[in-house]
Amino acid sequence: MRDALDATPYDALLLLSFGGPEGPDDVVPFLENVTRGRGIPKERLKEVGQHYFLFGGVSPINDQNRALLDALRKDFAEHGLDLPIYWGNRNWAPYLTDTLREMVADGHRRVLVLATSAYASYSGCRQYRENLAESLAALQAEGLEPPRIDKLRHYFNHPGFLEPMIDGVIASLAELPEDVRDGAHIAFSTHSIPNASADTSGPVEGHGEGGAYVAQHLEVSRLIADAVRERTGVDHPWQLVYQSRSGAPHIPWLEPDICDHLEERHASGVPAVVIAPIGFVSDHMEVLYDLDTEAKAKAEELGLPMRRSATVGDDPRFAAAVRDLVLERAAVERGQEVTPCALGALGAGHNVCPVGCCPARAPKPAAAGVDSPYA
Ligand SMILES: CC1=C(CCC(=O)O)c2cc3nc(cc4[nH]c(cc5[nH]c(cc1n2)c(C)c5CCC(=O)O)c(CCC(=O)O)c4C)C(CCC(=O)O)=C3C
Ligand SMILES: [Fe+2]
Repeated sequence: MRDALDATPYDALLLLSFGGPEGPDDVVPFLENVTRGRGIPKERLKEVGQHYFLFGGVSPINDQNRALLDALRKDFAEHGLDLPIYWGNRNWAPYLTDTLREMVADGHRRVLVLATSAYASYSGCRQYRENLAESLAALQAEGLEPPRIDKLRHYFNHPGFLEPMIDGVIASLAELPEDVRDGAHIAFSTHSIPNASADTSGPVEGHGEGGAYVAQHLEVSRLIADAVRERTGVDHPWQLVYQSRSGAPHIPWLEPDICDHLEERHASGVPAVVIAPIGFVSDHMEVLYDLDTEAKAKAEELGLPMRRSATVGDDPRFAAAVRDLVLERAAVERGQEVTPCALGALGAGHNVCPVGCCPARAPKPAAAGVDSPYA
């Protein structure tokens, strides 16, 4: 029998994700959740929802999280980590507050959170911490004792997050026609966000052009491109590019957009492109629509051979990385010396978001940080 792995003081893991609609009737209510407080008229939401209606109103994200849950539970059981795993979303069922209420009823007092976003940004980090604080306040208002919540560090440079994407890029290169393969360009793609949000992403000392958000994505791009060169012997040119921008057109968001980038690369004579969606944990709507539909159509219009590489999804190496991150954080909480697992030059990020990390436009309480109103 394997030695039992020790996650003390934690008694449960919570997978926290964005959530997505699971049928046509869900789309507008889901979008109302996502854009709450931004006063977007229902007609505009129906327009934004067109991407979802193209896929029958179903986002793949919830099923991808169900598959990730299965992979995590399988890995934990096979390695003797007896830690129950729950799942809650920001914008659709199972909602975070309902899941936390269930965790309290099951007697859990110390909860560790895995967000399905590997990087520092307001949308991918602090907004999840604000969701946690809102839910804890709701439980308190019901007379329940909220559990103590910590959040796992940004895992963009964990080998278990990188290895599946390195294999994915190599597999996509191999799918390209042989005569254009070695000259192929790699476009590392992530979610565009407002420049102002990027510049203030991560801890204050890293604020400045692009902030931690751009620095972390450049590091991931470099680590993948270097590994592809070492394993294939071919040095592919690459660039970090952005997708899925929204909001008012006059507000500057990170560029270049992936479709503009394909045009520009084609005009400069690049023979083929692999698009690597490093900004996302799974192939959800912003991959299926923005890349596999829009960017694919642009590449076909240009006559540019293009393949899109896989996200990590429920890869066993990512599940093993989560186990490693949980045990690492638990050991830190027990006061033990740990050597965090992280590749590249940036090193392992903070365990507790410092004051001023990924600040919101309008400050709101946020859990799992130095400035958390909860213990
Ligand atoms: C950084 C980032 C991530 C990655 C981190 C993470 O994974 O959390 C992410 C993920 C996602 N974004 C998603 C969908 C949407 N994002 C929107 C709007 C926005 N996202 C933003 C940023 C991000 N978003 C921003 C700055 C906005 C505009 C302002 C705002 O509203 O804060 C809108 C509203 C319509 C619109 O404005 O386009 C929708 C529908 C889905 C679900 C996909 C599915 O259903 O499969 C997922 C996983
Ligand atoms: Fe943060």
